[in-house]
Amino acid sequence: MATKRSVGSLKEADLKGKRVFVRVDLNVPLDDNFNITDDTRIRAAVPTIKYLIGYGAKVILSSHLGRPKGVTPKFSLKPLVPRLSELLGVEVKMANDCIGEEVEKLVAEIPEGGVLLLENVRFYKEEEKNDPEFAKKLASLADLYVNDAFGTAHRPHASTEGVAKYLKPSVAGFLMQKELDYLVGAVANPKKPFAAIVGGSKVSSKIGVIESLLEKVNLLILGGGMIFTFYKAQGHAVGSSLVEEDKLSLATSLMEKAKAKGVSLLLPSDVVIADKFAADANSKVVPASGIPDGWMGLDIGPETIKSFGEALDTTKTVIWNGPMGVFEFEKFATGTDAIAKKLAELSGKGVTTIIGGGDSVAAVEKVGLADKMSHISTGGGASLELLEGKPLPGVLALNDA
Ligand SMILES: Nc1ncnc2c1ncn2[C@@H]1O[C@H](COP(=O)(O)OP(=O)(O)O)[C@@H](O)[C@H]1O
Ligand SMILES: O=C(OP(=O)(O)O)[C@H](O)COP(=O)(O)O
Repeated sequence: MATKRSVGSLKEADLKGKRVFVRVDLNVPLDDNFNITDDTRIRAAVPTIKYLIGYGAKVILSSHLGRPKGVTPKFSLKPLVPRLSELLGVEVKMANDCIGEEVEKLVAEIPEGGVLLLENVRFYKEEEKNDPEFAKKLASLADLYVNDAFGTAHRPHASTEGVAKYLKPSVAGFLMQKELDYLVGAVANPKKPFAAIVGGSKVSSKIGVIESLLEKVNLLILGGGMIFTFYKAQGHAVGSSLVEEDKLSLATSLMEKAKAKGVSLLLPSDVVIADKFAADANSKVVPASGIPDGWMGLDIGPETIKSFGEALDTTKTVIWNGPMGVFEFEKFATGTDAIAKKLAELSGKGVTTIIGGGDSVAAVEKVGLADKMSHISTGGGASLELLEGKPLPGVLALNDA
């Protein structure tokens, strides 16, 4: 594994009265009324924050939410404050920004054991550009840096990577360390047959991962929004389904590579299509090769659920990232629910089952099966990149132990 497993530890840092910049991944799903639909990532961030509070640190929390382009109120972190306060047992203060004079004033007012949540760091385009000046501004707020945002560790951004250059020590939080300990161990020497299930909607960032996965897995199952780029590459009509036009030739070469390597690459044979992207859309099941104009694929079909289940029955390790369909709409949750149930069943038979990603974990939580899985990871893309053997920039930037 190229990524570091052991990084400077939080326990070694001298904390009392210190301002600690803690990057967490609080990118949780919210419904239209800004209710948190799955708080896994908030709960996962709690042990590190509580530890810092307990040692009298002044905690500055930083996170992104979604993928805003500039300041976008619907991506504010404000709706998270009540749940965060409740879980931490302290009243979390919220800043309206993540840098600047107002924030500096609020930081100066944090008491020992107090917590200030900064506003969405992606409201600044400099965050994703890893702009050094922006990273310096973030760093100037604190004395030391803790990165506990495993879910964002594959992004070389200012708050996940750049800031570590200007704050020493910079160490991993407990969640980061726990994820690395489990995932590096589980995927370095997986019990075989080893399967990966990849779905969801982040096609462009995950389709590239597939190439490396073909080197590692015996079985690769594709679902979710990922599949239509492959269908289109095969010459099928995909209606108005999610497609990445510039990835068509990559999809073709991935299918050829799977064949050449003897990796079984499974695409759904049938899909549930909808006449609009809505919970109350009209829907029907069609063969994957027959999506009519004006319709979009929003779930895998019943024949596919059966064949995917049979293929998974042969495995010893399964890693799953990305829902099989738009599970937020009950009508299109069947495929995702079925895969969750299948993995829970396999866990019971001794198969190692790893679920990664904000929405994938939310989907498994929704059907009450999270505690049946071997490992619930707060990172989807991050766990896949770790599996590829890629170094995670957010981990590499930290001080050595
Ligand atoms: N066929 C599809 N078309 C459009 N979106 C889809 C489709 N299938 C799944 N999705 C969406 O993918 C999203 C999750 O994708 P992603 O962020 O990649 O997963 P994760 O957060 O688990 O890493 C969900 O919001 C789900 O509605
Ligand atoms: O939700 C996340 O990743 P995931 O969907 O791969 O689990 C992380 O918060 C990273 O978000 P990003 O993919 O917008 O950089």
